[in-house]
Amino acid sequence: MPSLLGAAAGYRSADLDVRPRSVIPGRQRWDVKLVLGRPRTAEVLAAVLRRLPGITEAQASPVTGGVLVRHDARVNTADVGRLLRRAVTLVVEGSAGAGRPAPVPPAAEPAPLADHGVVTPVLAVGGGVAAGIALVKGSALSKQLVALGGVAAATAAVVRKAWHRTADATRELTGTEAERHPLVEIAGPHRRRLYRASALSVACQVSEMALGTFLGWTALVLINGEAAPLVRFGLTTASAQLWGLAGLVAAACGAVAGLSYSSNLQWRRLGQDIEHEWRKRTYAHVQHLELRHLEGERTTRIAGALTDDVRQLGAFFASSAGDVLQLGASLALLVPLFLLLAPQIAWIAFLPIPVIAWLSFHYQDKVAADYAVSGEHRARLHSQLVNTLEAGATVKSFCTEDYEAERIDRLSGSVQESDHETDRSTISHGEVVRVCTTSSMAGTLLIGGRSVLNGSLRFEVFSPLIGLPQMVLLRMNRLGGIVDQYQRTLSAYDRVRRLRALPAETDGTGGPLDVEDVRGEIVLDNVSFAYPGRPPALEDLSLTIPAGQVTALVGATGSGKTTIAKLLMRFQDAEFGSVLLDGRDVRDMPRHDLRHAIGFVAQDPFLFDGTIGDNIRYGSFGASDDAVVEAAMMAEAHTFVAALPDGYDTVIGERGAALSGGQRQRIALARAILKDAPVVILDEATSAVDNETEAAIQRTLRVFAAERTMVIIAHRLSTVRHADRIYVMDKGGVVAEQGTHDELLAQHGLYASLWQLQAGELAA
Ligand SMILES: Nc1ncnc2c1ncn2[C@@H]1O[C@H](COP(=O)(O)OP(=O)(O)OP(=O)(O)O)[C@@H](O)[C@H]1O
Repeated sequence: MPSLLGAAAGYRSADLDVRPRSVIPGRQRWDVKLVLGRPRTAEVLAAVLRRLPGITEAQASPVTGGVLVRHDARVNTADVGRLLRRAVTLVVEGSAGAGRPAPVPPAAEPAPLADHGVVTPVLAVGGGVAAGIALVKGSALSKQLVALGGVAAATAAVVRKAWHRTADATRELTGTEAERHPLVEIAGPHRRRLYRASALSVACQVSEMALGTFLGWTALVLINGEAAPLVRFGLTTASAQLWGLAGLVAAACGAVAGLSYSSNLQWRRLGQDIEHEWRKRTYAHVQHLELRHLEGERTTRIAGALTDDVRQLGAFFASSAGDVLQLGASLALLVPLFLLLAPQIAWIAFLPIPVIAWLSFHYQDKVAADYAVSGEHRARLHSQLVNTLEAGATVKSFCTEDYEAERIDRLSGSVQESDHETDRSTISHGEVVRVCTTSSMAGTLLIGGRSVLNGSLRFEVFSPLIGLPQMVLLRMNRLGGIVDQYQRTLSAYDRVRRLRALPAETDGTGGPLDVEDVRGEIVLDNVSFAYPGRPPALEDLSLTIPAGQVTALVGATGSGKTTIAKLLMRFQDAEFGSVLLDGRDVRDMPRHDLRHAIGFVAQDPFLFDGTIGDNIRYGSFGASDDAVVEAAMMAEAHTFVAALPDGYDTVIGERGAALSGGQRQRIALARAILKDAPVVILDEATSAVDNETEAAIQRTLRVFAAERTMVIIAHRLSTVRHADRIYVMDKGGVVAEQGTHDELLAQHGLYASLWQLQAGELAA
């Protein structure tokens, strides 16, 4: 009953009220009473929303009570409202329960049969009957055995539930039907190394326990004068036994050291393999994402997933998985050993285990939302840091250094606060575990000691057993850290999976396109297109760009000129109508073939951190030095490159920071020329170069354009006056006028007035 639970946490049923404020494809704004005036709840709701499948971004404002949700195309617009209501209910329920929202929405459908089907009740009833008989009729020993059975069953139930819940949560979060647990998914193809590392860890644990037993026997020899088990091996005197034990201890120490070294090495290699594999595959996926998704995600968020998150996936295996296995192995060995040798103290020795498992399980619930929130804060901080550093000149020119420092201070403070919350939970969990393990040690000593005193347990049996459970329980002290790592890993896995769930570009079903055969005729046939949540950029647009000619697109800013280029290169797809290259719909072509056929210089060309030569050769890696120089000459870049001390080997820094805007454009132009594609699109490719240089570039480009289709997008009309055809675009993505320069001047329309304006400016 959400409302009752909500009331318990200070929420009223009116707080569950959500109303849509604005709904447009891909983005919705809602009024959510719950978050009004509650910053923490707003953060948590946003974090919970972000973890839901299909939601790409969520922001909640405690000041206005508004919630902004962005979602990808897989989610139906109407479903977003349902997801939001569900998230609000979860937050209310979670707050009433653990003080924070349950990080993971509980499955709406009944759990699978394996969980709550026939097996569990049968076991429970059977076990209950057997326990009842044993408790009523049994001896003191059978009572203790029942207690131990209870401890084991409770541990198994808690661990099983935690495991299944995590798997269900992942299924729900990623929207996949994967049956496997996230850890199994993460280990992926490295399972052989995982098995090897696991075998070594188990062997190491066995050696450690053997060492503990030998030390117990040594104490026995010193106190009792002999250790009975050694007599069976022919060591009858105390001195012989001590020598024998010295040898055994040395061998066990050697084995522990060797096995520990090899298992650690294997775990670390496994961690590195996992990190490398996930980074490689995720990055490959990101490279093939549709551009709209790539642009929709913050680059720093993607970079964070590819660095920190994939590192965390490997780190869990490198640092914690071995501990978990050793813990499991020691329990698997110790429980039967105790049952066999000292069943009367077994239950107290192992009593903390289900308690600790239960605590860890609840801790995991408690901190999951904290991790989501703190991850989000970190991502924002990182994004802001990168942005501000990149905007160095803008910040300085506006003297906003202090403003930026304050912004970072605020964001960093939020990170600090959310980490503080998580740390408090982590530390308190660790301490509770320590109290449990220490009390159990005291209990084992007390009850075991009493059994020895009253003669029901022989000292020589008890002596080696004293240290062994402590070995396990001390390891359990690390459980807090392990669960912490586990939770971080699940959070990281969630982010990486979400990135990998974004759809990759799909290829057309038609046959390949031979670049050699491309003539280059481009036709836009009644094309309409709008960016998500925006008014149409192109509306019912039809135009023809003839093969082998120079066509110019000019006109108002924001009139859709670049969008035409994006549709042709399939960075975006038209919603209505079609874009044809040589009569074939570009959506039918393999994207690589299509893009090989087009040389493109973007409005804001990107130069990589490297040498000028490398940047010109980018994409045409096999080009000779002579070809690079020739392309640079055509782009009027050779003269300034040759004048640099290192010429083509000059390193130009990130984004070509060590070059002027006009120089950067000429390098990008040379790159497109070197590609030698049958269609070339220049989007404001020479806007930053001076008129004289531009005129020189145009002269050489006329030779280059002789046998190819060239599309020039420009604001400076002098750039396009020699074009064979000029399309003048107007607001709303429509063609206002078309013709040659002279024809357009004769029309005395938009183009003519623009020309007069620019000619006047030049003359002025
Ligand atoms: N990635 C995007 N997301 C949302 N809207 C966009 C995006 N890119 C462009 N737009 C919008 O689409 C419209 C057309 O943009 P486009 O870049 O095609 O115009 P343009 O004619 O090339 O403009 P300019 O001459 O200023 O370069 C503009 O209103 C712009 O705001």
